[in-house]
Amino acid sequence: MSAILEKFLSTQARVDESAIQPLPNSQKIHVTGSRSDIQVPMREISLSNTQLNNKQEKNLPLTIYDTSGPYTDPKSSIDIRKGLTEIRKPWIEDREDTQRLPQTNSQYSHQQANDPSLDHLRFPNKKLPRKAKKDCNVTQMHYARQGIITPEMEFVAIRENQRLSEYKAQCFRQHPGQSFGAQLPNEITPEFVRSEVAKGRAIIPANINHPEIEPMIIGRNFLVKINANIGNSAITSSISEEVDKMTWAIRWGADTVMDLSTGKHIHETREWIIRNAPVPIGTVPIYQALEKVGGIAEDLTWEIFRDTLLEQAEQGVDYFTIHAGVRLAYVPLTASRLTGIVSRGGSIMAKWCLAHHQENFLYTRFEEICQIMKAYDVSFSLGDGLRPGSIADANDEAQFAELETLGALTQIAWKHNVQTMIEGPGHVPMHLIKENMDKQLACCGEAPFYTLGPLTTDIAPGYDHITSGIGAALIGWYGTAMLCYVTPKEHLGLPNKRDVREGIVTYKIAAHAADLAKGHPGAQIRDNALSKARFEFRWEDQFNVGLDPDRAREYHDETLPKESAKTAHFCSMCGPKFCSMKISQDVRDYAAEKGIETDSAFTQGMAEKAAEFRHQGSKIYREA
Ligand SMILES: C[C@H]1O[C@@H](n2cnc3c(N)ncnc32)[C@H](O)[C@@H]1O
Ligand SMILES: Cc1ncc(COP(=O)(O)O)c(N)n1
Ligand code: MET
Ligand code: SF4
Ligand SMILES: [Zn+2]
Repeated sequence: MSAILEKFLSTQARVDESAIQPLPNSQKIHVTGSRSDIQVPMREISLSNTQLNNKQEKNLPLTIYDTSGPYTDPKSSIDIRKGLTEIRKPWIEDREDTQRLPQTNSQYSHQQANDPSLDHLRFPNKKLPRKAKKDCNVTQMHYARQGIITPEMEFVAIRENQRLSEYKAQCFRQHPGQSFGAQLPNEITPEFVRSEVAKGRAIIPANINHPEIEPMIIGRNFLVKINANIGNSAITSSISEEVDKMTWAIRWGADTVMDLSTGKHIHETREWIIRNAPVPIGTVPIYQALEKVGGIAEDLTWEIFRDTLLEQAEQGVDYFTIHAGVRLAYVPLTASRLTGIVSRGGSIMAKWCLAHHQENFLYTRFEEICQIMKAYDVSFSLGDGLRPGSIADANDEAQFAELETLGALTQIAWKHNVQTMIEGPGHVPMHLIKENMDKQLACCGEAPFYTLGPLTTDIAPGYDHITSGIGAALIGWYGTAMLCYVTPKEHLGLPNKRDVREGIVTYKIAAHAADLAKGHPGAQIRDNALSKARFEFRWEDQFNVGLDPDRAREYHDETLPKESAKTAHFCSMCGPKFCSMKISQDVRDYAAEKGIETDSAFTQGMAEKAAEFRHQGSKIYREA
């Protein structure tokens, strides 16, 4: 393990080649906002023509949401050692409510910066942190409540629309959805974004020290988002592996990434990740605080924790998981559980509370934490420290007691205009999932819900991306704003790059299935485009419109690798004579030849059959 760690050298850090490969038939486009520096990235997939008997019909390119940042833009040159362009810098500076600090406020950051033994690991292009000017509140919620539409808000409005108005001209089919009370306007305006942020129904995680991000929004009335967890552990992984996981995660579609490192060089690893991340980064600061006290929960203090908050806020972490709902009185409620407290943060705080027989300091110091959050615009992700870790423990008293407390804390955070979302379970059987969403909406004033899965059964270690993808799709449909992925390695080990991809694609499926079921305007455009390509045997288009073009192509080519198979009217599943889509097309051709519309051909056929049936005495079974 340490052999791998030693291999990392700042001077030799390189971008992962696999993260900068162009996506097939895709082009990075930017939609410009009201000012020229609002450049909202999207991916445009071009499609081939439909071959009709003697002419060709054009298929318009497809615009899709793009989380991959400049990595997939051939026009940008990536230098991991420099970090990404600070696109938000002018927006932050124009507000004139922040200042550069002469040095960091965190003692720990100061120590790390002056430790020569870390020179070879350190991110080379480090800048001084920014902080709110005295008595200023720099949160997006604060601006929103003052009626200000920030460039960040306008950016997310354009981003959420995905150029839908341009597709409206074409008629596309979409089923009406069942949104369970979510309000999904046909067009997202910057004013709608502002009002949702003002009401606390959505958050735009955007630390003033993370000017590199392309802003995104998390809320029930927007597209469902997904988060990917990465980070090292004491057992395995290095700085470069974690940076590679981040760039890999956004390539496949992670909307935010959490760095959950608990191993060596947490501070340095995070710096490399943030400086190169175009998506918001979340952390659980108590993990690093625990590292600082040698892993002994009882030795945690408010002072060490506070310094860790400053350290991470000044590095640019966009949201903090804070397990402030694990109150001393709730710990005994977990005694009869099958799997106790499975949340890392939750178990650490429970141990501290019991050892000192004192109320959780994250709870008692909550307003002091808010003061720090609003000076950098770090959003809260109020931790579900008492989430169920097994089907047996789902929806129990401990879990819902904590949820009530998270609701009360949300009100305090909102009093300080600190953006807040709520973390949710966990392990929950399907029929108990809806109660989680309903209770969260009721307790937490419609603050966005952010759930881990939930895993709908415990019996499939090795496949928990699937056990949880099922729960994620359901809870996303009911109104969860962001789905935290679970990889196939859950309960078994630290995920590697392969697991990250598997987890993300699984969660992209869950999130999109939820968008479709909610009736999100335009959600069906991509499904329609893929199905049309499939029906017309435009194999390349079928691969490219999908969430994982590489795998689709690989699977197809496993049996029919020849170029000629890319126009064949069958695949190896049914073969040429049994391909139903081919036969169905023959039916249409036949009808066209006979000069009858397909619909009426069917109707006519049905009428003839029906008459015959009646003639035979309307018996279902005819005597032999
Ligand atoms: C809360 C969730 O976070 C995941 N988790 C915890 N640490 C890491 C890490 N270093 N990398 C990826 N996932 C992690 C756990 O699998 C749990 O499901
Ligand atoms: C949705 C969700 N819930 C919880 C955590 C934190 O992990 P833990 O609670 O185990 O410290 C997380 N990262 N995401
Ligand atoms: N699988 C556990 C859960 O369901 C987490 C284990 S790692 C902290 O929350
Ligand atoms: S995932 Fe592994 S280390 Fe984490 S709680 Fe479960 S058994 Fe413990
Ligand atoms: Zn679990």
